[in-house]
This record gives sequence, C-alpha cells and structure tokens, in this order.
Amino acid sequence: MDRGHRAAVPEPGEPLLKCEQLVIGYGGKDILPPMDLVVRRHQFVAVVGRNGSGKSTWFKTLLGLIPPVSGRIALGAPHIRSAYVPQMSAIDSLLPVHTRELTGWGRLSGWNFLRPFPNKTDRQKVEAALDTAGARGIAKRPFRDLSGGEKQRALLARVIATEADVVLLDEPTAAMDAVAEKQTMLRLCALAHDRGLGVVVVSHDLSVAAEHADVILFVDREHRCFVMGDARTVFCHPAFRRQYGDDYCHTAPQGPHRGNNPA
Ligand SMILES: Nc1ncnc2c1ncn2[C@@H]1O[C@H](COP(=O)(O)OP(=O)(O)OP(=O)(O)O)[C@@H](O)[C@H]1O
Repeated sequence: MDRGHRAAVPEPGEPLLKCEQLVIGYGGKDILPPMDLVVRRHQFVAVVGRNGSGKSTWFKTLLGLIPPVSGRIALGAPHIRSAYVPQMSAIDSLLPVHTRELTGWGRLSGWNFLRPFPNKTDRQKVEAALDTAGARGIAKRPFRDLSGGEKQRALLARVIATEADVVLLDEPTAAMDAVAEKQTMLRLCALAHDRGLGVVVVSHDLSVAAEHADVILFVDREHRCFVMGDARTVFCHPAFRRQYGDDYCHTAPQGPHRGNNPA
C-alpha cells in the first residue's frame, strides 16, 4: 500500500472547525450520540459508514443546512471559511455552464455575482484551480455533457477556487475510475498537507480512505456510535468490525493516531 506521501505530513495545526457536544438529526430527534471533534489545518479526514449512517446529515449540519438537535459548531477563528461539494445526485446536471464558468462560481460571494469575473486575480485563481483539480482538459466543455467522473473533477476545481480553509466533499470520487480516484485523492492530500487546508471527505472506499486519510471517522447510526482515529484504530474497533467484518482490520495500515481531540 502506498503510504510514502505521509512522510512529509506536517503535524495538524490550527483548529478550523469544532463540534462541541454536537447532536445531529431531524425534527429535533437525534440519530447519533453527541460528538466532540476538531478538524485542523493540514488534516485529511475521511468519513466512512454504511448507507444511511448519518454522514451527509453531519455535513449538512456543519454547513448550517440542517439545525443541530443540540450542541454547537464553532469556527476556529472568525476568518475561517468552509466550502462544500455535495453528492453527485444533488447537482443539477442541466446547468448551462462550461467547466471554467462553474469553477468561477467558486469565486462568487456577496455582491460578486453582479460582475462576470472581470477581475484579473479571479481569472488567475480560476485557471490555477483548473490545473490543481486536473480539469484543464475539460475547461471549455459544457458541464452537462461531462461524464460523471469529469463532473466531479469540475466540482473539485470549483471548490478549490473558493480558497476556503476547510473543504467538505461528499463522495467526490464516486463516479471516477480507479486511476482518476487515486489522482483525486492525492490532489486532496496535497490540499491538506501542502496548502494547509482541512479536508473532510465522505468515502465508501475503505481501502482508499485508509491509504490517504490522516484520520478516519466511522459513523454508525444503527448502533448509535462513532469511532475516530487512524485506520488501524478504527478498522480494528469492535463497532467497525460489527458492520464491516474483520478483513479491514487485518489489512489496515499501521500509523500513528494523529489525534483529533476535543477542543
Ligand atoms: N430530511 C430528512 N428527514 C428525516 N430523515 C432523514 C432526512 N434526510 C435523511 N434522513 C435519514 O437520516 C439518515 C442518515 O442519512 P444520511 O443521508 O446522512 O446518510 P449517509 O450516511 O450520508 O448515507 P449514504 O452513504 O447512503 O449517502 C437516513 O436514515 C436517512 O433516511
């Protein structure tokens, strides 16, 4: 298993996003117990769990799209900004825009939507984001004509263009082939480790999550629990084995528990 890129991983830094006794759910009814965790700069967090376990609900709560049942979400500092890539099924595929324009939307905030990117800095940031996401080859193509994996690359470019401090990506490689998935995970690693973002990714590919993430968050709505730690800590935990069996524990890469302690 390729873990060479970890050698240069800096220690997790400044807290970006904090969950303090956060309880998520719908209509005031919780689906998981209270959660305390911190997403830090330079950290790549993978969120795993069976279908319906609460991963997207957690993301939506972090983004303010769903109110918490109780507890608190806090930014590490007032200037911290977050950005989100939803699941593919949540994206309107009929969007009448090209990839470059879509990436430019990542630069929109406040009243900026009134000007179609005349600003040189914005244009440069968009081009850089297309390169970073590996989306230059599809920059001129209409979003609606792209394949599923290409659409995901375009959305990655858009989220990079935001220059957010913490990015939340819900299954960003679900439609990609194995090569594109690996490239994308390495790009996300570079965003975290080299550029110092906090990167949080929902993934159903446990091997890929184990290979790339510094920290794994396992969510289990059925048994109302979650486990957080490095791949071995999580994959060998009884709660995880109850859902996924023992195989992942036997093959889990060994690595330091990077620690993601409550604030
Ligand atoms: N608006 C809603 N009202 C009530 N329950 C909901 C609502 N949206 C989702 N749920 C339920 O909350 C639970 C968690 O859903 P969520 O979408 O967070 O799961 P997930 O872990 O992201 O699943 P998947 O891997 O399939 O994307 C599910 O049982 C789902 O049916």
